[in-house]
Amino acid sequence: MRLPIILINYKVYDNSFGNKAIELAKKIEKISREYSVEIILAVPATMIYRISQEVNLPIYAQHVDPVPLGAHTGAIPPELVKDAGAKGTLINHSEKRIRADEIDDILKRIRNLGLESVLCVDRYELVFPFGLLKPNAILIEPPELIGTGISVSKAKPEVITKAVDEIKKAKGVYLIAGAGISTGEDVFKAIELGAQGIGVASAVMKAKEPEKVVEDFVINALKAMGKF
Ligand SMILES: O=C(CO)COP(=O)(O)O
Repeated sequence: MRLPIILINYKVYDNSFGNKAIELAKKIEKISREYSVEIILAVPATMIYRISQEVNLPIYAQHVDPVPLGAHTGAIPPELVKDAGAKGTLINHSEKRIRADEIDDILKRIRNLGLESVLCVDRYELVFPFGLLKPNAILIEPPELIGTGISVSKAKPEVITKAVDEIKKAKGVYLIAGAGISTGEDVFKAIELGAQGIGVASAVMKAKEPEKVVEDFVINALKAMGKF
């Protein structure tokens, strides 16, 4: 992973699949090249193969099922997303929680497959204990702000600063902040508060011109890190 971490969660909007999803990925790839910034796309499982064939960006799954290979109809365990072309996966997103006791095992399995992991948490108290499980990064998102357009940076800056204090104790795990990030200023502030990147969905996926939003976010992330 390279800093700043910009993670765009496609979720399942009407442009998250099919050709629209690929067009969007290509526009984002252009920005990634232009600014030399890595942009992670967490895409629906059904799109991992197609998008990873079309663009040179780290493609993540949005979730993997913590079940072993075998008789589990409909399941998508990590081996399958790797085979489809994923470089990593989100785990435990607030819209797709897994049980706390399953997290350690699934993270080990993801790591053994050579995949990256971004583990989501909803509060700063979980950052240190989950950080000890050594995901590549923790994404902190207060669920009540997700999709609201009211950013964690502005509405709950203390969530970021406390999470930043906690992640330092875990050593070697990046901290990303998300929920409601809507403007370049939100991105700048999140990084200024100590996050090493941002996670975003609706501000990009629901925008008329998503590439403009992504470019603005990238510029502000670079500025906040003194790289622009
Ligand atoms: O859940 C999120 C990213 O994983 C954040 O969603 P929004 O950017 O829509 O608030």
